[in-house]
Amino acid sequence: MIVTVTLNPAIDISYRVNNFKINKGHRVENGNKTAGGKGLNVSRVLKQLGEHPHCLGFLGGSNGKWIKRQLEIEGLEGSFTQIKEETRTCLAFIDEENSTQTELMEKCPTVSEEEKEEFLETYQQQFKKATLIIASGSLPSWLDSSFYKDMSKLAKEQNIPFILDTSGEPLKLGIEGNPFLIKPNQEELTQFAGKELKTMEDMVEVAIRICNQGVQNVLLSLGEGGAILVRKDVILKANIPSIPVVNPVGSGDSMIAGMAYSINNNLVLEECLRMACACGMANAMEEKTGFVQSQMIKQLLKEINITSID
Ligand SMILES: Nc1ncnc2c1ncn2[C@@H]1O[C@H](COP(=O)(O)OP(=O)(O)OP(=O)(O)O)[C@@H](O)[C@H]1O
Ligand SMILES: O=P(O)(O)OC[C@@]1(O)O[C@H](CO)[C@@H](O)[C@@H]1O
Repeated sequence: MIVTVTLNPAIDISYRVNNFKINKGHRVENGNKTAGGKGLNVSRVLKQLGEHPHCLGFLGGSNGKWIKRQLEIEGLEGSFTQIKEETRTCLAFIDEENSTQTELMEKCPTVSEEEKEEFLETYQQQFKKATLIIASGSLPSWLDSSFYKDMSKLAKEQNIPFILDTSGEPLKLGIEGNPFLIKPNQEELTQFAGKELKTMEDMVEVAIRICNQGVQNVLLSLGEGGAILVRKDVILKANIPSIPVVNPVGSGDSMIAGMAYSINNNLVLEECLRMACACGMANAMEEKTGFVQSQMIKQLLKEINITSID
């Protein structure tokens, strides 16, 4: 069973706003509302791929209730830790005409010491059944930046592969927990490196450094530029065709779902990368966040070219 962790879920509302302008009012169609936060997007796509993930995380207030109900409707199971504060809302404005995507992400609710302990207990209860653990997204305030590092170490002690998709300090420290895989995008890798990464060689060099620190796989996602998978023994590059993009929010999460699905089903590395890219792309072609269609994935798999880099 794949376990997903969303420490900071969100109600995601995306609006289509052509010619989005600062300091101007916009009349829009009703927003598209989903139970979001990175780990819940991953879970939704895993379900669409035929997996039955178990979702963990913190939920609170009426937003938390709405998310819980929505997950039930979608047939997703979970063991959430109830918190006193309200789960956040995140807004995305998709401007197709200018190909821009503007996001407003509310800050995290506070989590008390007892709520944190309760979560850690629930987390460790999953170890009996978990074949793979995925932790995605930002951390709620008051949780130590080393929280993912500690979670990764706990999973490693049980020989359960741990996938981490986060940024900033939690990523930096998370790497010290030796996760099985991390998935930075270019911006996150640059932030980690603390310097501009101009070429693919620059990015690969940083990814190799991370592997030497004890991370088994670095999956570097490059949006329309495809992706690079770096391991100690091999570097693979996924070259992808151009696609009609509708809403790319959640493409990174869909990519993680594709990768986790492939690992859980013992696909060879090249196919894991192909599937990861196909899922990211399929999501970008849909209106909904964290949504893929299997027919589209089948088609895209044929169009992705994987090459090895020396
Ligand atoms: N515009 C695009 N065209 C083609 N493929 C895309 C596009 N955007 C995303 N993808 C696919 O999805 C994958 C992940 O996208 P991206 O690198 O944007 O992740 P991300 O920055 O983590 O995304 P997000 O934070 O929105 O979930 C890419 O490697 C690619 O396969
Ligand atoms: O604040 P975080 O946790 O880093 O990211 C949250 C978020 O922007 O990421 C997802 C898209 O990847 C959205 O569902 C959500 O709103």
